[in-house]
Amino acid sequence: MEPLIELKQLSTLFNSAGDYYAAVDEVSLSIGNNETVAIVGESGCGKSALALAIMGLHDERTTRITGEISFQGEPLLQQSLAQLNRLRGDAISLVFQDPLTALNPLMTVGQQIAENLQLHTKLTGEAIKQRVYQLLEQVGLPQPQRLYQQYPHELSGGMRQRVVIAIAIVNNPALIIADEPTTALDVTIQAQILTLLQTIKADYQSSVLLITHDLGVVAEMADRVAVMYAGQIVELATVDALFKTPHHPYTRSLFASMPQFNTPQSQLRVIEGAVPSLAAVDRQACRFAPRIPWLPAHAHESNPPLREVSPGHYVRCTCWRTFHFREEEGNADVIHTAQ
Ligand SMILES: Nc1ncnc2c1ncn2[C@@H]1O[C@H](COP(=O)(O)OP(=O)(O)OP(=O)(O)O)[C@@H](O)[C@H]1O
Repeated sequence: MEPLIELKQLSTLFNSAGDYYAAVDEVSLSIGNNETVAIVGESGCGKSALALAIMGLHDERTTRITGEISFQGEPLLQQSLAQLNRLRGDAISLVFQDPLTALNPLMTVGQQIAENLQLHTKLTGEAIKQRVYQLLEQVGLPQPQRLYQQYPHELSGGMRQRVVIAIAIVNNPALIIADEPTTALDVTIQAQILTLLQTIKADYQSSVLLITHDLGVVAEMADRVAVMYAGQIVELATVDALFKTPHHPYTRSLFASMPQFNTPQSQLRVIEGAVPSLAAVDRQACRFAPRIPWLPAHAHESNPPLREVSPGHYVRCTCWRTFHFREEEGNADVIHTAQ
């Protein structure tokens, strides 16, 4: 079946001191109908730059997008601004991390949802108001008539994110891009918003591109996961395969650095170093190599491709085959080797 959206060799290049560098580097990824694909990775690895490229929201004066995006069979990158504006907030909608910046502080909640309904539906007058009430109820907000008149600053963070979701679903979006939708919220509210996103996805049969650095959120929500590092996908798999047999050293390090109830703090492993500056990265080398210096150089490939190592499970670079944590050095039993 044709995917809902397909990215082919998509790059986002930012201008730095007169030169362009790829913050997203030839990413290929598809999302099927009614599928949730998560993109995980540390801060600065290019997750948001990827989402903004899909939405056509980068500043053309400083950013170049190359590659292809096909959405419902239509090329997205060739669309005019008017066509893109029709798609945004309609067939594709975006839920950002911080609802306070996503909402207009000078307009009431009702006005903001109504504005999107005017833009993207044929509803008018009282029908718009009724639909706003319906949407507010659908996202779990009580007393919609009262809420219609309220301003964003009068609501809690969780309520504001529900309003953002109500705006995102005005016209049955085929794709919802949720960029760290719960990061700004406290833990109990996070769980409620994730449940709401699951319900919305089921009700509207939407697909979701979920951007997060939280593997707990991935486990809860995703069907497939793309792990991004320094602008590239380093591992792509179903959520089950990724959680059962993570391969790439970066993915394994992410898991090992995740606090769990039953793991004493002393057993947590930090990922040493930091995501390299994307302007200065060695594009021919394995980009994770500098963070696992105890692996010999020959463990890595040059120009490592993303290779299918079992059906639907893709990994970049050969280093995953001999990777072991530094603490496991010399202990052959715990070294992770390929089947
Ligand atoms: N408008 C811009 N101009 C220049 N560089 C940018 C711009 N936006 C992002 N970058 C750079 O691109 C790289 C990727 O940033 P991006 O925001 O996509 O990362 P991210 O993985 O989403 O991180 P976070 O989780 O912190 O949002 C970073 O090095 C960032 O500094």
